[in-house]
Amino acid sequence: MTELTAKGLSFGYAKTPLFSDIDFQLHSGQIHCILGPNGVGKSTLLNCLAGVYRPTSGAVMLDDQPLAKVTPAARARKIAYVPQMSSERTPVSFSLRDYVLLGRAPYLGLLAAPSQRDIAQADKLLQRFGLAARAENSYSAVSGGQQQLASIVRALLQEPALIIFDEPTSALDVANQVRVLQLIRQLAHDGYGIVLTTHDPNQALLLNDQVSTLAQDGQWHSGAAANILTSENLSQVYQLPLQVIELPNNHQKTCIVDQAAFRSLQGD
Ligand SMILES: Nc1ncnc2c1ncn2[C@@H]1O[C@H](COP(=O)(O)OP(=O)(O)OP(=O)(O)O)[C@@H](O)[C@H]1O
Repeated sequence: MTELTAKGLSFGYAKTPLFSDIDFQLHSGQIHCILGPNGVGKSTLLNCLAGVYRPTSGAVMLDDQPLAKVTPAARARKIAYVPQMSSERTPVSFSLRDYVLLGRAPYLGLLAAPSQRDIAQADKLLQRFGLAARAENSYSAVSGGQQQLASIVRALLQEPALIIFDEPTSALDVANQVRVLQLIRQLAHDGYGIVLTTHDPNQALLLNDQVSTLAQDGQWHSGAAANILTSENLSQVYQLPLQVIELPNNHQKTCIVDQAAFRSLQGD
């Protein structure tokens, strides 16, 4: 069992704090979704949880060790971080296969090359994500969605205990979004701990595990999906009339924009 915890976490790029006094918990087998409006600090928080940024105050612990004291290589064997996709195309000369094999770096010596087993595992995962035909293509020459799937393959090849995903479905069509959500469910079932940010409350409703919301006023609410994904809390977080309703046929919950309120927002 691996555990990532944060207590009293605060961070600010300048003097004004972006968020303050956040408590967070993730353990093996758990899925933790973080929701909140654009620019509220979700990616920044993930960077603190991944050990990329040092919090202004508070501490992040990986099991019983302060994360800041864990070496980058040891950290990479425990935590994989899949950052947000950038819309800019950075030219990369690697093939897609070589790109995903970077996930093996924490296990290789300085000048060592990936083993045949690593390459076979990479090809198996590329196949699983429908990328096998692109394995030899340059990473820069595949679509944004394919790059996003490749970054997930790279994280899996890292064989971590915990995976931090920043908007893992942002560039994906609806079928691939669902595939990634299913994969996240499967990974949690296999024992990985997963934290992800998403802009879609319905993804958090589907995953139905732990949820946190960060609002513009800095309010942080954390708990089981059913307690956090309420009409009241989501409307407050997004400053928009949202309703969480239960579908009559299968009791599945879904989040909708209240239509009457939507019309009144338009001034009809
Ligand atoms: N390196 C940086 N230096 C200064 N300010 C930054 C930096 N990175 C982000 N910010 C600012 O911090 C705030 C939070 O950014 P962050 O990317 O964490 O938000 P977010 O909730 O992930 O947003 P989104 O949902 O739009 O991705 C924003 O106002 C952003 O402009």
